[in-house]
Amino acid sequence: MASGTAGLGTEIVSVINKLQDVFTSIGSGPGGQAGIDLPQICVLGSQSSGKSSVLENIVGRDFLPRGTGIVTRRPLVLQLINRAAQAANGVDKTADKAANADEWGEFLHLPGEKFYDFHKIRDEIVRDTEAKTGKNAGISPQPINLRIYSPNVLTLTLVDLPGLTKVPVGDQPRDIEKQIREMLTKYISKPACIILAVTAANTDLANSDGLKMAREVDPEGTRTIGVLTKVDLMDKGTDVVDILAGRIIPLRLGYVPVVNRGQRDIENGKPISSALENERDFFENHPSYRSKATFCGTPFLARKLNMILMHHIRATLPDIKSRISKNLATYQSELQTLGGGMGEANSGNIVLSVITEFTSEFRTTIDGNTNDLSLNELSGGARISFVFHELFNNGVKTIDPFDQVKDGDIRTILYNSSGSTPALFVGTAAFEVIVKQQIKRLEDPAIKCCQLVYDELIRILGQLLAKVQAFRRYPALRERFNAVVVNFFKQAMNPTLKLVQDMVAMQACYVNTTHPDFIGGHKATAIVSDRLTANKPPTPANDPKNPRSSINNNKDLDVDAKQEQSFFGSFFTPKTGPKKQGVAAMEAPPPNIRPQNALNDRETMETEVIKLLIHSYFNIVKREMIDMVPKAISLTLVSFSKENLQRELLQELYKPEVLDELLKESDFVVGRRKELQTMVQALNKAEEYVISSYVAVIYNLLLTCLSLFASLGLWPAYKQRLFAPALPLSRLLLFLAHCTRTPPHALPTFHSPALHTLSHISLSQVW
Ligand SMILES: Nc1nc2c(ncn2[C@@H]2O[C@H](COP(=O)(O)OP(=O)(O)OP(=O)(O)O)[C@@H](O)[C@H]2O)c(=O)[nH]1
Repeated sequence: MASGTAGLGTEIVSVINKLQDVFTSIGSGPGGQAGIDLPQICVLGSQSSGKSSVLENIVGRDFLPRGTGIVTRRPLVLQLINRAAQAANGVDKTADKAANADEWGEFLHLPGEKFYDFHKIRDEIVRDTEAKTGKNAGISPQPINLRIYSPNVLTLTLVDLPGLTKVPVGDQPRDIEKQIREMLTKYISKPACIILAVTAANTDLANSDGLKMAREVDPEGTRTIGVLTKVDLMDKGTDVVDILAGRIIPLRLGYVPVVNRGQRDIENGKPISSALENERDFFENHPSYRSKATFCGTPFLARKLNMILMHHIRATLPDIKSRISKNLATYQSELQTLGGGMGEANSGNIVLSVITEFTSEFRTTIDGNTNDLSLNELSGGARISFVFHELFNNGVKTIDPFDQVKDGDIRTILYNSSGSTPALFVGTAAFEVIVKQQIKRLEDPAIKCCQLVYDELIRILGQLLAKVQAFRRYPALRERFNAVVVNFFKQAMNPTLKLVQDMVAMQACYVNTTHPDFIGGHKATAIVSDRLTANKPPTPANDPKNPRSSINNNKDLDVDAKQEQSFFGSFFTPKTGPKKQGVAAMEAPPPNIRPQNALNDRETMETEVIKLLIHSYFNIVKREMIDMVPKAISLTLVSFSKENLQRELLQELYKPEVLDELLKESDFVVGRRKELQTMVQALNKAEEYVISSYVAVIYNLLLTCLSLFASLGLWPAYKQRLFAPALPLSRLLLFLAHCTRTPPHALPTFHSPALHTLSHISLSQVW
């Protein structure tokens, strides 16, 4: 069986077997943590369609559990390895003996244990299935890996999957059908999977569960092979030739009809070897199949599968190699962050370098020349700038003094501030009282601004704790860093708050009416009187053009006295009814004297002037605060942190007595590192296997060419022997390709026409 080409195929398939073992050993099922899907043939079909019988016939031994209900409850990854026996040609195929020195099985979960007795293999499958799934006929996706070494098998990897079932039996879970479907879909939906869809020939092909499911994931039928079992049970006069010719449901890889042992044969202990002979006789003597008997039966199926798998592997190997290299790089870099496998640096140096890295990252984030500039959001220093120039700026600008201070209030303050001597001119005291009150309102946004900047610093801290790799490894160091930095920011907040509060207090404490931008009393009065004049029809009394209006003489005063409202005009409401005369009419003022009426002209004038003064002065203060508060916060919080954080961290963390405690690794890190180490080791090994398979392909090809030349007389046969050095040469070439990380697609792939015809045999030509 191990001819030149089969030998080549063996090499190729065996690399997948090795990869499969490597990946299974690190606990990866299909698409597992190594993330590499390997080419494999998955057996799919409904219950009792004959899947186990097909597999046993391919292996040539009874080794699979039999029984009722779902027998296959976990995927069985079956690696058949063709191993040229010492007496391979003389193997007694008729003797299905328990022990045979050339054939044995090995389970991945029992390393080193060889099972020569195939019944014991069956027992172990049952035992391990029950161990993982219990006895209640539940299923589990965790595969059992079994290797069978034999001179009678072709190197092949097959995955036996639970049969598709419809109705739960016994104490099977109610959703068993769904569970099985999900598990099967996981396997067969991978493009690297070749589907062996088993259908009993004595059932309707259109209703075949296996084929239906295969079509769902492979609608073109490019990676599905049909196997028709129980051809012997078909009614007389009927056959499967139409199916085989692809006239019912066409599959690019075609169908193979087989005949397995019937239930009675199994019960009678009929050896597989004689079942295979029966199968051959059946096809050779059946009127429909005899002319094409070489394309029927288990041995043809096994050869076809071997060729298809080999072809498939060859096509996917470059991709597998690139994925292995990619994943290797990813895991290696993660491992690096967790300290890799090498010896440890001095603990003091580690803490020192983390402090340096952290503080330099902190400075960079604040200063804004970080490398990972985000395109769609502000970060670091830019966010602080946003707080200053958008949030704080707008917060201050929207404070309107007159949303709190109404005209009536100003009037009250005006009266109150002039005390018992009624003011002759507009009262500056009232202006100061009100403007100081309003300035105090700026404290809120200033404090809020400090808090927002503090929040931004905490946010940067969070980002850095996630970014600096060492923190993943040393959670205690991370915690301490967090605590020290948060505390540092909190400490820095005290003088910052004090400073901005003082700034507000400074503004409120001294009103600088000589500020060059301040409107001043005279100008304010002029503006207001202009405004009022413009709004009122001119009367002789307040017509500025009428000289009388600006001259106070006795007459005028008399006239005014007659029309006069009280000085506290709008506070004092004269009682209706006849005016009481003289002293007798005086009563004690009421306990609360509140304004009653609308403002009179004079009050309006004064209120407007005060308002204008407040407006002008408050704007000056607002502008100054908008300018100064960010500077203050920068001084005592942001810049201060940038400059002093490193010193603080060194002081708090770089102490010999705490270093060991800080550098304690978490269980997760220890576990993950172990996991990564195994993964990297496995992927390294996998890469080696792939490389060596390339070497083998090249070497075999060279030898084949030489044999060809020798047979054509173009190359003396003795020189072929001299060609032995070509092996190291080709190995060297591949080693160089490996070292220089030649892209896998640049490595040669070979297409042998012979393999091609065998695997993609044209159905119409045969049938
Ligand atoms: N006559 C005959 N019987 C067959 C053939 N193939 C399978 N059988 C019988 O069909 C029954 C089911 O075969 P299995 O190989 O156990 O089927 P399976 O698909 O593995 O079944 P589950 O693992 O339970 O899903 C057994 O009794 C076999 O003997 C065949 O080609 N001819």
